[in-house]
Amino acid sequence: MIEIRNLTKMYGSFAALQDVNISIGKGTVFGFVGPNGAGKSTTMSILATLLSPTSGSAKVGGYEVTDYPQEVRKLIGYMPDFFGVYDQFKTTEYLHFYGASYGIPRHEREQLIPQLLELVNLSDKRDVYVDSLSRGMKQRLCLARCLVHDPEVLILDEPASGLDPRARIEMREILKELKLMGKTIIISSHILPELAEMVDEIGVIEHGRMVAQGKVSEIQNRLRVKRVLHIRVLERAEELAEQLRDELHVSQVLCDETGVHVHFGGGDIEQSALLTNILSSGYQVVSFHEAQSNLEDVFLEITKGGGANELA
Ligand SMILES: Nc1ncnc2c1ncn2[C@@H]1O[C@H](COP(=O)(O)OP(=O)(O)OP(=O)(O)O)[C@@H](O)[C@H]1O
Repeated sequence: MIEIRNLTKMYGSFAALQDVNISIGKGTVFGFVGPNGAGKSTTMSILATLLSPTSGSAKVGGYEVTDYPQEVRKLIGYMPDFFGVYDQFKTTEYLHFYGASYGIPRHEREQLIPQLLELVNLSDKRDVYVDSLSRGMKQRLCLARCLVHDPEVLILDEPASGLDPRARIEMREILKELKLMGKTIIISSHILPELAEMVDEIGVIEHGRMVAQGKVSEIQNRLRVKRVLHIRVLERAEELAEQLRDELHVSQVLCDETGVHVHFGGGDIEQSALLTNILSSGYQVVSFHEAQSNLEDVFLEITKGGGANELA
């Protein structure tokens, strides 16, 4: 549904994007992550037909964005990372305005708008001025606006930015519903652990270049070279920690009141052998498990900084 090939965007000699390749299948929720200034908004603005690339190709639904902007605009709902000021509008009027811009007849809008407000949990705010809404409510209204023409693809630039934890959870629930509706979604965020729960794939961008891309589980597995094992024993935890320091593949051992934490460089076979050794040494093991690395760990592992965008 989204196909980006060798996309480059230059600002003078500064490359905001360098040879970016991304492929997103229909119905996929793609988390687009990267530090500030990495190039997420630039990529999304190009997909939304608002910015021209310097070179390369970006297609939505098979349409090249630069050649068929009108076709692309019908297919996409774009939520920018800023919210315009519409202080003269009430929420319902605001959605009528956007619906009318898409050519949706009034009688259809009359039916559609209450449904949209319901979806984004703003039914009770239908008659209030947009200006009086909280930030979280404005973000949700902005999302409703993206949906007026029932687009197949949603391009959401940091939809949860600046929201408090509760508002973020609400936003995440709405996005889950949109995923169930079969929308193809590209969503950028800094709030990585929250993305992990709802995205199928992630792409990590840094200094205008893609540094990792794939299914969340694949990327996590790829980076699991340094797995952390948590071991809890009935007694003699300190002694176990001491013994483990001499084991093969063990790089670091910490012992605290929750148990023994082992940084382990081996694979599944070595991990199984380690457990056998512990048991045969007479320790009464209560639990032995591998800590799941979350998306935050993955992100920090991949984006270790460095590398400038300046081209000669
Ligand atoms: N109009 C412009 N002129 C010059 N440089 C620009 C322009 N727009 C963006 N840039 C630069 O391009 C780079 C990518 O910016 P972009 O907004 O795409 O990053 P981002 O990943 O969305 O960051 P953030 O998470 O902070 O929103 C940044 O270094 C930015 O300063």
